[in-house]
Amino acid sequence: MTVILDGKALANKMQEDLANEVTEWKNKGYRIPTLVVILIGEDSASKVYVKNKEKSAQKIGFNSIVRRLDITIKEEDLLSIIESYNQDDSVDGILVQLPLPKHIDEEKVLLAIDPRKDVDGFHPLNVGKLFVGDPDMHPCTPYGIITLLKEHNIQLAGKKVVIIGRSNIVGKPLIHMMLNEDATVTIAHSKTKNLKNETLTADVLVAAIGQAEFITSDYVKEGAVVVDVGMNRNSEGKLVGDVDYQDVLPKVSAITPVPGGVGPMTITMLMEQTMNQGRKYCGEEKE
Ligand SMILES: NC(=O)C1=CN([C@@H]2O[C@H](COP(=O)(O)OP(=O)(O)OC[C@H]3O[C@@H](n4cnc5c(N)ncnc54)[C@H](OP(=O)(O)O)[C@@H]3O)[C@@H](O)[C@H]2O)C=CC1
Ligand SMILES: Nc1nc(=O)c2c([nH]1)NC[C@@H]1CN(c3ccc(C(=O)N[C@@H](CCC(=O)O)C(=O)O)cc3)C=[N+]21
Repeated sequence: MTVILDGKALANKMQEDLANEVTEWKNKGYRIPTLVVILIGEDSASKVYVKNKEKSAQKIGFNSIVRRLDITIKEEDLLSIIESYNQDDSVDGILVQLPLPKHIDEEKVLLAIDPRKDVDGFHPLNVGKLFVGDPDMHPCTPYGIITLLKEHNIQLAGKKVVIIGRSNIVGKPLIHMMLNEDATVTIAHSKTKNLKNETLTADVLVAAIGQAEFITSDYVKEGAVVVDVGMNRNSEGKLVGDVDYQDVLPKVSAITPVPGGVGPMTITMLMEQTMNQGRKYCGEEKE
């Protein structure tokens, strides 16, 4: 029987635990963690993600600040806004929603965020720490994937993991997290020759491609675990993943649905990492 890796259920459970911890802090008179999300422009997909993040932050009881900036904002003005949040001791986490408008240099922006407040795990220092196997902040989507697989006792040590997609926010950091779990990792992308040859060897197949229902059952080994990171709209405007869920379902041992799989876990890991910062700093004024 196929196991549905229900990210929504685990996300709800983890967020409830966080909410209880925040309630305890409130009772103790501690400062409450604050997450700042910076959203530039009017991209509708980005707005949906930001809205979901805000909803979760409010449910948990965090202070949630969404700073909406005009798409024409100058790079230097964005950098100085980030710096003001770096300096603000009441701010625990800062996230700048990606992608950025073309006139803004992403690398400069990610470098500007105080690495201790980089709850998205994208600052080069945090990327480097993950690379050498000593992670501090994790990129949330791959972290959510690993957390969901562990919750379901899916073994990674010694397993063959194939990741399709080499973005800085999903595919590349996931290589290192899978290596840290002792998996054998292959990463495929648009220049990979004969993609099926690779995917058919996967015990765990991760699709982070950005193409609606691209992965059909002929890409998948019998009994594999399939993780679908994709967030696409199909021709009817419905949210679908990179995997053709119905086609693949009978063949796999476990699979993440879209929606309700990786997405809610991404948001939960962001909350968890914000809480971690709070665990370091929120109680200190009372001591
Ligand atoms: N659920 C969640 O929390 C999140 C979901 N997403 C979703 O995940 C998907 C991927 O996003 P993201 O990681 O940002 O990736 P990008 O959109 O930045 O890149 C897509 C990757 O897929 C590869 N690719 C594209 N077409 C093919 C193909 N035909 N065969 C093999 N590889 C291909 C590209 O290769 P190349 O490098 O050669 O161009 C690239 O590496 C999107 O649908 C996005 O919306 C993203 C982040 C979080
Ligand atoms: N700095 C930065 N950090 C990110 O983590 C980041 C980003 N930029 N840019 C965009 C991508 C995409 N992403 C998603 C997060 C949650 C859902 C999510 O909540 N999905 C829900 C459903 C959404 C719905 O139905 O509205 C689900 O899959 O069930 C989706 C996508 C984070 N990203």
